[in-house]
Amino acid sequence: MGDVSSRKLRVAVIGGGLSGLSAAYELGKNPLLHVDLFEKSDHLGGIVTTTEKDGFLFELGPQSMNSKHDEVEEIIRDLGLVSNKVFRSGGKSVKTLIIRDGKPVELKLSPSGFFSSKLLSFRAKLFLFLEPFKRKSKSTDLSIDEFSAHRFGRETTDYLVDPMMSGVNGGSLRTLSAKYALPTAWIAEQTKGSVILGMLGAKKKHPRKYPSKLLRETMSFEQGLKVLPDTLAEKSKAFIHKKREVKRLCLQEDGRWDVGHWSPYDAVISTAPTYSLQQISTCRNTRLRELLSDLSTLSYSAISILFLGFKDVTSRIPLTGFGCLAPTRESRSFLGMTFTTSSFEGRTPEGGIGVNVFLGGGHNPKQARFSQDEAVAMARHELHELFGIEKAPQTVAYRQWLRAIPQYELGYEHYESSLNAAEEEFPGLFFAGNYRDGIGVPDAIRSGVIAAKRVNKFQEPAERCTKVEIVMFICERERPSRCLLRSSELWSRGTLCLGYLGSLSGNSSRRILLLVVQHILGILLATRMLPVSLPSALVLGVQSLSAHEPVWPC
Ligand SMILES: C=Cc1c2[nH]c(c1C)Cc1[nH]c(c(CCC(=O)O)c1C)Cc1[nH]c(c(C)c1CCC(=O)O)Cc1[nH]c(c(C)c1C=C)C2
Repeated sequence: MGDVSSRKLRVAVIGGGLSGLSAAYELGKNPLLHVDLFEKSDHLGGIVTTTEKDGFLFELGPQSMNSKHDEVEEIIRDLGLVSNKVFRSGGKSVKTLIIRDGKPVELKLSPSGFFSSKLLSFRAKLFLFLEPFKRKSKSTDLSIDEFSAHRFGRETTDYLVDPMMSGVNGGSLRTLSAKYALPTAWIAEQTKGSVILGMLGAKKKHPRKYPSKLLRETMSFEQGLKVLPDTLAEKSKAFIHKKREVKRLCLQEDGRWDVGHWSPYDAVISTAPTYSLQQISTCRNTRLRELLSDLSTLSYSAISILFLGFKDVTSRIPLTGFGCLAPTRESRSFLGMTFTTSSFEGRTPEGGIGVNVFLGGGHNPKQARFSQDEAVAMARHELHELFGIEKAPQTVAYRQWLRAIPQYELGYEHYESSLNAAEEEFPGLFFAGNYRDGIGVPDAIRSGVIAAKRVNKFQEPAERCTKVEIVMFICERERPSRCLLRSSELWSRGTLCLGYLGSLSGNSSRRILLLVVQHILGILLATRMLPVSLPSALVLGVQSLSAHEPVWPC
């Protein structure tokens, strides 16, 4: 490998969805890096599919987003998109219809609206008052079905939790993990002994992250969500290569990565969906093969989206509010519907109405395989039965996503461990995407930005290493293995490094004492790892201590 200090470090980003584009955009800001993004298709933005037809503007993928993460706000500001933002029409109303006994029943997400709603019986509401007195679960994980039935009762689980989860990840409550798919509720129960009390407390602290607030602040851009991937690509300093599939991920002896395009890379961020990792060759690296194959078994829900545009429509009840959800118990042939009347203004021709119908999900994956004609016939039947709509739609569009949303099911912990193991055992390899830390649009963006920041940090020591020649770095106590890997990797790059284990905590005298111990420890370690004699290592250690030499967290 050549002299790292004389050339830009090379980073490859695999996948041109929102995570990949956000990662590449963030990395592009670092002038010390050369960044290439590889997207196998001709389309950027992953499942973001804003469509314009007959005067309607609609989404056949994610419908909207919110600013629950600071990284998302920052990127929107950075891209100059603040004035382009649009918020859900319908003001503060977050009315949602849920089907019960064959009829749409209104649910309001405000506490008073919720208790006056006819969706749940008096008994079910009373059961909710008892939730704070329910014993805390001792299990390390539970299905949402078990967790919710225990805490809230069967009726609330079937008519509130089930449809709400369908409207977020389209999964089955029996297999989804409470710990990973409903982390806020799980943490509230584990820490406060009650989901309701814990969430009320947390809501005060972080009001931006709570469902009623999020729904109220649901946003998009004037020309739809596609503005985001388009602007990320346009303003990115990374080189974006469409129609270039990465078919290999091979770690070379010099610690760099061959991805099958141009010369090797110092770091790689994979944002490809996990199921596609099975097809990537690792060039006889059996451990990496094992980890990628393992990740590729993560399941995804199948969801199709049908758009029906009506020039004018007569409905039994006004099609206002967020939309309508179908609980599994009701055995309908769709998961949910959203209405353009209360999505974003200016997306429907005067007097018209657009309905997005979601099909499939954990309980009914076969519905996602309906042909367009089957889907239209089914949707017209449902619209007639539920809302009395007889007219035929003038505009129809349909998109199937047979692997739409990753499912954080029971056993997800195993995937989390595989992701961490791959990153720890293979320095320079990073993963980002909606299969990690959340499934929504804002989660995907944040995941990409975080991976980019980690790459920036990862590159730093290598850069300085060549200049200082002898590098000492102290690692956080929790990640000693990573520290050792880092030092051996730097050594393989031709740089003399001493690895240290230790902590930076404590007051200054304790810290100095700790540093002395760490130096002795480090010297012992280093002499075993590197061909440095004990006396010279000792001298280096003492020099480093007196100069308060670089302290680089891993
Ligand atoms: C009926 C099917 C679906 C609808 N939307 C989705 C499905 C599967 C997908 C989806 N919805 C939301 C997210 C983002 C989650 C995130 O963490 O950002 C995803 C991937 C948002 C959402 N949708 C509803 C709720 C309560 C939320 C959570 C609030 C938020 O995070 O913004 C309700 C809802 N979704 C759909 C309908 C018809 C509906 C209610 C009427 C469609």
